[in-house]
Amino acid sequence: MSLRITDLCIARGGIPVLEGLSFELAAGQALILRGPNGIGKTTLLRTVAGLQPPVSGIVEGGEDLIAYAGHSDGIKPTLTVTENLSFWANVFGAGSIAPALKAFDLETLQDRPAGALSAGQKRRLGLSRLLVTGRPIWILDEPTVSLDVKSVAMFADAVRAHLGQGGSALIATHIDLGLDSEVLEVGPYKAKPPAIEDFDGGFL
Ligand SMILES: Nc1ncnc2c1ncn2[C@@H]1O[C@H](COP(=O)(O)OP(=O)(O)OP(=O)(O)O)[C@@H](O)[C@H]1O
Repeated sequence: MSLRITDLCIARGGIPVLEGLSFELAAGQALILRGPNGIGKTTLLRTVAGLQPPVSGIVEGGEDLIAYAGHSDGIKPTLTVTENLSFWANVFGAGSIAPALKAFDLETLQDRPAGALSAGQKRRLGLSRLLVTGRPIWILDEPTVSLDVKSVAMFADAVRAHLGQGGSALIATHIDLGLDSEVLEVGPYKAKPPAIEDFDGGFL
């Protein structure tokens, strides 16, 4: 199981943001994406996860294997923590939610409606969902937003365990997670501005 990206060009709002990207993500490997705000990390992750098409290039190996955690937690506020996780466990055909509750220290909060959690607790719930997907490739966009130091360590442990079981992770983050991972700086892949004669075409 490996994800292969070849000569990828990606766009947001019809304007190319990154181009010429090629990399591979193998089983057991974490790859950290770095680059300044607005360079295109979210756009890259969305494209690799199949949420938007590339302008050109190839994304191979991710079909039905990817679990994506973006900026929005996507939790259901009127359902309890347990009900949220059980819902997703049913969607993905997973078994017990107990390991996910334990890994993200949610056991004492399990009967609380998710809408009544703090921002960091909501984020922990959103991330715990990764464990009930059973999917091997995690694509994570700024996963540590709102997390305190202890929760960041908890998250890093969950990623380490996932890698140890042969999973992989592609993570956009500005912080050091302490993982044994490679780093891909995306800045050098910034797309050249469209030629002036193509400018109007970008809006059509
Ligand atoms: N819906 C949109 N329509 C048009 N342009 C957009 C849209 N969303 C984002 N952009 C632009 O696309 C570019 C890439 O944005 P993206 O969110 O991928 O960057 P990023 O590297 O993830 O940034 P950050 O580190 O701030 O999260 C930015 O210049 C941004 O302003």
